[in-house]
Amino acid sequence: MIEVHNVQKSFDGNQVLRGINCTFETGKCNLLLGGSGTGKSVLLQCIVGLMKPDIGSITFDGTVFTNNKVDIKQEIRRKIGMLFQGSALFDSMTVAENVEFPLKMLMTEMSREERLDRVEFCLKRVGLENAGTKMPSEISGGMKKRVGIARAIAPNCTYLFCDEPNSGLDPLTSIKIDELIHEITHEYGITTVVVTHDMNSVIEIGDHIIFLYKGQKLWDGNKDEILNAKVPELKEFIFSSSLVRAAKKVDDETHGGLAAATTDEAINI
Ligand SMILES: Nc1ncnc2c1ncn2[C@@H]1O[C@H](COP(=O)(O)OP(=O)(O)OP(=O)(O)O)[C@@H](O)[C@H]1O
Repeated sequence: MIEVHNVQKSFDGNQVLRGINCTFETGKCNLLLGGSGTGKSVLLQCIVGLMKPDIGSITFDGTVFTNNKVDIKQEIRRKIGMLFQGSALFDSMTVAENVEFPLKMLMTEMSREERLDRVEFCLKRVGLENAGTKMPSEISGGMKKRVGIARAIAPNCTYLFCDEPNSGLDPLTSIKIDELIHEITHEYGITTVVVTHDMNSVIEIGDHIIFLYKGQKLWDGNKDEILNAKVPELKEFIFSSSLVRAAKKVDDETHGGLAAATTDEAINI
């Protein structure tokens, strides 16, 4: 579990995070939801240590991260996997080399053979067993996200952070990437934090949702509770969002047709 205590952050007098208190639960897809500029990315960066909060603290499974000793922070960082917006693959490396990279950096005790086995396992897990020799420029946006996920989980991460995993993807590919993140979270019991403003992701994978508005947490709950939430800002956010996937879900449950039609296409994403 990751615990965020009273995190505050300002830039030149502009208070972006106004005392955030929240928890990200183990074995769940925790969504940081909110409109543009509400502070989701800043909070994510504070949690993973890319940015320092002005006030407040972050705790990973009981160990305080903020202002702790360098070696303790490094130990926590080793357990963090990141899927960056835009995937952030190394263009000069093959897909397999990209996935091997964090193993070389973080798991120096591994032999080359063990590394290659792990790369093969991770690529297979994300459905890219035949793509290892390809260059990033040769694969689609959805495949890049899959490589990014394989790279994030390669060192056996305990915490997985995904910054807008659906950005730049079409709706069907977005569904498949969401499903993959959800499956991996539950399969390995990791603590996943997904930054999103996509209500479709909420309906699909929102085990635990934290709604941010103007740097404050206004609501948290799960995907079954969110549609009945009484917070006006959240209601406005929901109803101004596209509910394509909610409609799909209703269609699946009532007719069973649309899901069947899309599943076969997934393999090419
Ligand atoms: N390094 C920085 N320096 C100054 N201001 C910043 C910095 N990073 C973020 N901000 C400001 O903080 C506010 C929140 O930004 P943030 O990126 O966290 O929003 P967000 O909720 O992730 O939005 P989006 O969904 O559009 O990415 C914005 O007003 C942004 O301009």
